[in-house]
Amino acid sequence: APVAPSHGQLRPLAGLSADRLLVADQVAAAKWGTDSPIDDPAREKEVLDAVAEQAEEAGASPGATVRIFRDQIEASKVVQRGLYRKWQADPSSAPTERPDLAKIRLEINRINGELVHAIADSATARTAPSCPGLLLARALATGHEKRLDGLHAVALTRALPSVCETAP
Ligand SMILES: C=C(O[C@@H]1C=C(C(=O)O)C=C[C@H]1O)C(=O)O
Repeated sequence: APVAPSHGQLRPLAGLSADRLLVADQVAAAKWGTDSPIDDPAREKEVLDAVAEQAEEAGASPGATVRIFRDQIEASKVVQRGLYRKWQADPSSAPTERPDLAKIRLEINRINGELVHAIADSATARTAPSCPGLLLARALATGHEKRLDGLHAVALTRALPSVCETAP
């Protein structure tokens, strides 16, 4: 039977997007005080190429998947820049340990793979006329469930604008 669009269908997508933003804290801590820039176009290309290929394998639209991931990447940088501002303003709040960026990227790769499947599995909700309302409800619920602070909640709104394929 056809699946009716519901905001529950967007739950994995929104939840994984939030998880990806929480990992951005570790990315920022890994780069803080090093020469590694917040913006890393080579790594972004690697991510976008990988998810386009994974989308094809999963029978999902590579175009839609890449659009969503461009926003996921921008949102990660919103978190990183926000944390840098906070750490610059109050150096005592800055991280004192530096995690290994290569290891964190493995965790991001894992989330990316799950996100590709969450995108593929949510096509009904994402193409429904009701998608914008469903997405707003889901984003708010995810913000509460994941206990996002203001910075991460704002970043979540930056991560999700390409989710709905409905004409605005
Ligand atoms: C998360 C990182 O920071 C930025 C965001 C990226 C992402 O969200 O995948 C990729 C490269 C960087 O521009 C990173 O460097 O790994």
